[in-house]
Amino acid sequence: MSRLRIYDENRGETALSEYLDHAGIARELGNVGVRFEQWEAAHPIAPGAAPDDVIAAYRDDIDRLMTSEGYRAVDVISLHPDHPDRATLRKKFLDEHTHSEDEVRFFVAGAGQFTLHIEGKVYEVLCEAGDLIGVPDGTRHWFDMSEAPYFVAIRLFTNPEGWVANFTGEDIAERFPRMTPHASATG
Ligand SMILES: CSCCC(=O)/C(O)=C/O
Ligand SMILES: [Fe+2]
Ligand code: NI
Repeated sequence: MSRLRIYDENRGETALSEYLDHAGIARELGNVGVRFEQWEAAHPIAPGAAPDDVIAAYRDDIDRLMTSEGYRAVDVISLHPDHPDRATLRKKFLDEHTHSEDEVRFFVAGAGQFTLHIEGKVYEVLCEAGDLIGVPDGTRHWFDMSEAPYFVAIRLFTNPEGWVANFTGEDIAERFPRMTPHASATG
């Protein structure tokens, strides 16, 4: 189930509010300029599946986004809890950073947690299969896949070079909850 928790930026121990319905999540995120949509994750894909297979399965959705919204590159992160580099891959996204382009991610399996730092608040967004999130360029954020990653996300970029992050050097991410493993990753 997708979930949004909103915190004061100085109080990572207690959420101010929580939303479990897609309409509520989309409304609250929309109020701060973040895109959150439900797409159909119509093609069964197992976390750990080869990126080329994911791209082939979701070719129509990818083409639609690239053509109508001008993205120029696509890649896939597809991880299973047994991945040998899971700790290194997790660490890559755990600290607060920004990008000079919108961060658009379509989750087609499993789950991952984005945390966004906007105007004195912290928005913790648990994204599940079917969720498309669009974080505007320049937004401070971090991402956690838990110690047992179990997800497939399609990433779209306007920069043909793909993923480039600018780390803020702040330690705020350490004061907010990390992701707990998805039920399917441990079961
Ligand atoms: C869910 S895709 C992997 C994370 C990523 O690309 C990013 O920039 C996180 O902030
Ligand atoms: Fe990011
Ligand atoms: Ni769920």
